[in-house]
Amino acid sequence: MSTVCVHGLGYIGLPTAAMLANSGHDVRGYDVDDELVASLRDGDVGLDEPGLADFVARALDDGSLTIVDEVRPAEYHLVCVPTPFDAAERRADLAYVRAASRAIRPVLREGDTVVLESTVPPGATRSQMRPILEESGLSADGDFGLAHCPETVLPGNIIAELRANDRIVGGMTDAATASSVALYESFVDGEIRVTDGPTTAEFVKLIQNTARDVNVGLANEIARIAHDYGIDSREAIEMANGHPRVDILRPGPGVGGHCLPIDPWFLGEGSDALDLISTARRVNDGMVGFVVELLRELVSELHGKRIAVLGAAYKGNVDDTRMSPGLALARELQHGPEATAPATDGGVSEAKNVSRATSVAVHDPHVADATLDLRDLGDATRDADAIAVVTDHDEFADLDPVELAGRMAEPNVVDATGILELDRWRDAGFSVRRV
Ligand SMILES: NC(=O)c1ccc[n+]([C@@H]2O[C@H](COP(=O)([O-])OP(=O)(O)OC[C@H]3O[C@@H](n4cnc5c(N)ncnc54)[C@H](O)[C@@H]3O)[C@@H](O)[C@H]2O)c1
Ligand SMILES: CC(=O)N[C@@H]1[C@@H](OP(=O)(O)OP(=O)(O)OC[C@H]2O[C@@H](n3ccc(=O)[nH]c3=O)[C@H](O)[C@@H]2O)O[C@H](CO)[C@@H](O)[C@@H]1O
Repeated sequence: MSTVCVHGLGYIGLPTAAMLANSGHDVRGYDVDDELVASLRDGDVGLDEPGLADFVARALDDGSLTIVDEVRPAEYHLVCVPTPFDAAERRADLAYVRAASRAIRPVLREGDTVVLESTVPPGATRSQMRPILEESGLSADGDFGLAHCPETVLPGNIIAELRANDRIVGGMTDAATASSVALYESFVDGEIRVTDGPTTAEFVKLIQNTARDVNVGLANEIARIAHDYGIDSREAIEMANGHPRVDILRPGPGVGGHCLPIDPWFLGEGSDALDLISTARRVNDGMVGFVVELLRELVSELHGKRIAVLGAAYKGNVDDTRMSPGLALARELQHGPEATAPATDGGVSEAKNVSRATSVAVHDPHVADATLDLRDLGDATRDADAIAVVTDHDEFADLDPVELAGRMAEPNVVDATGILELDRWRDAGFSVRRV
């Protein structure tokens, strides 16, 4: 059993803290967000992640997880703070990582281990954390351990993947690697793989997400080519995937979330060799424009029309709206293509006072964010000229097209996710398009 201080209690830090606590460790969870701290103390987890609320409640109830107001000394410090993309500078914003390092510095003791879990450009653990931590007078060459162990869990399946996924651990020294491995061994069923240092571990994480982004980009480009031939891309992809060495992913409205759209750019911070990777980024960001094209095919002129966008979360059955294709679509419909690039969140409510060519209402049953001006389903679809389904939430598969047709001005639907049974929608009188 070890003492562990987890820095940052968001999508990654909170489940990790609860996992460590439920695995026998004495865990302190620290976050700079006072509101979050207060709601966690009230037992409100606030995240729409299956099983998380009970998992956290168990750890808080038995006292193995304590939410603390200040960073406490601990044998392990796990840093799970945000690492957003600074779109203006086109670089990772590592200010949160540096702030967490400054907070650890005064409590750091000989023999402690600091592990960065946040996703960072190659070299960041060494260049950003080390110098700040060493201002303590201790050295990362032996006095304390410093390592990178990237998080790889899939939102929607975080608790299972925390246990099941392989982990990559890269320490500044063999001792740092060994002490980090000892901590992860206490709850990880997957393999723990050791690299020659933190930079390789950082690189491995980034190429995992880049590979997925590029592969989604291929599926998206295939969808656009198929459309030009009048072919249903999803049927074609399913056929193609019958081959033993072909595994094309699903096309969609673009790639969202806090990871896939930004990690390829982190990979390019220290290299000029990105080519296919940046093209795939452009293809994926361009899918919102393709959804607009499909809407235009249905309603001919978007000017003066009312569009219901179903889905503000970046993917199905989660509540995270970071880099969401649905919000990008709403912005593009209201403000034109320049509003979507680069994909930064801002919501649709900011557009309220702008005179709009197209009226847009966004609905999402998983998202409760007062800044986004979200509507309930009835409100969003009333008198609408078209629906665009851009998130594959389970609820959307069960939509009743007959009821919707009765409420809308015109029964038109674009399914950008492949979640709708289109025959049911056609039978209800809808004109349909699908990505
Ligand atoms: N969300 C994912 O699916 C996922 C998966 C793998 C890796 N990651 C990476 O993990 C990191 C965290 O992502 P997230 O989704 O959990 O972010 P998040 O925004 O949900 O949570 C981060 C938390 O850190 C807190 N914080 C900010 N500065 C702090 C500081 N100095 N000290 C303590 N707390 C601080 C914030 O208040 C917030 O609650 C990022 O680098 C991300 O790329 C995320
Ligand atoms: C390598 C990998 O698997 N990494 C995962 C990823 O998690 P994620 O939730 O961001 O990943 P996805 O589920 O792939 O979704 C991303 C976007 O791509 C769209 N998409 C997806 C598949 C498809 O066939 N067609 C699509 O269009 C989807 O709708 C959504 O917008 O990054 C996390 C943080 O680093 C990792 O921890 C986690 O392991």
